Amino acid sequence: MRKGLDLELVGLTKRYGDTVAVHAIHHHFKPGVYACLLGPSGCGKSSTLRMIAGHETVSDGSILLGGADISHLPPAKRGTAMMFQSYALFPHLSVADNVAFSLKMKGVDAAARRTRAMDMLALVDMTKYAERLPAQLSGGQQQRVALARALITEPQILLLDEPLSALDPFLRVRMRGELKRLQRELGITFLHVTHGQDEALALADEIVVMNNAVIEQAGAARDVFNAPRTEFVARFMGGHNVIALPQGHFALRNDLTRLAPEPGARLGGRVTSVEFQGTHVAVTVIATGDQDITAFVPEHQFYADPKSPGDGVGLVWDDEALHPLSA
Ligand SMILES: Nc1ncnc2c1ncn2[C@@H]1O[C@H](COP(=O)(O)OP(=O)(O)OP(=O)(O)O)[C@@H](O)[C@H]1O
Repeated sequence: MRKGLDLELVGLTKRYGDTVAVHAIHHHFKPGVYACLLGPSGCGKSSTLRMIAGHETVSDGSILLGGADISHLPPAKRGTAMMFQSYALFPHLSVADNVAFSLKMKGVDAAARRTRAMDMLALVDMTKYAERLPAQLSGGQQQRVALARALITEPQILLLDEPLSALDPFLRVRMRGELKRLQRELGITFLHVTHGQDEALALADEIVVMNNAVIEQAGAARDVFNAPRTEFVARFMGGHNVIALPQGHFALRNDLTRLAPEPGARLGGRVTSVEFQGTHVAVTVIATGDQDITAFVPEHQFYADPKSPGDGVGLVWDDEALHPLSA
């Protein structure tokens, strides 16, 4: 596969009548990155993806691929391919014919498209299902076919809209490993829309968090998780407390929040709930200023000194664990 084009969104905007779904976003995706567009329902993720794919018109701004403006090209001429949530396979065509379909449209001869389709099916480990119809496949298998069908066009950018949402939790974890492997092997850019934080953290080199039609924060998965810049990102990524202190609002990871005796603690409070979560126990405390703060206590530590709802406790943390929030 070819590889290596930058994708740039420049003031990209989508309006549907009075609704602004995407508001003048700017972003530069480096070639060969696995990026996740993450955000709550309605924040504009799918509209962004569909504009890049060419399935939705651009209201304002532009999309550059390798410096060339592709904003107004038809989908098949952009160097992008989209894998849809519903897979959208043709029910009356065999797996191999589904995969070969776009080559047929381009006028590639039957033998050549069969060879390419079989290459793609080998890539997604579906060779032995080539002659089946989509209805004779499991959800995970249909998803592999949809992937093969998108990849046969040799896109620079593969766009995936909630690609794992139709799968059961077990298969979802397996398929996300497959997606990551494929992306690494092909070396092309994957742009994956999800509203699952876990999915984004597991897959993405880069996470772009959207909220209310704008990009709220973008960066390496680890940086976005460890240093959320806004209260929204801290709460949406999960795993954090948002703490109000006299100096301002801060994000503090649950696993870096510790219980301590009340005298000398940074905040005092009362335990409101205790949840065993396997490797740790989540202890929620209603603390000074009426704020709910959750500490993840390693399970062996918790059971050495167990707490119950109603117990008075102190909360402590190291200064470097606090990340100031701008909003
Ligand atoms: N075809 C349309 N016509 C009118 N409004 C639309 C259309 N498509 C999306 N919208 C609106 O634009 C906003 C962004 O929608 P979009 O589908 O991009 O969000 P999303 O983040 O992908 O959400 P979800 O996770 O629920 O798919 C929403 O307010 C939505 O109602």
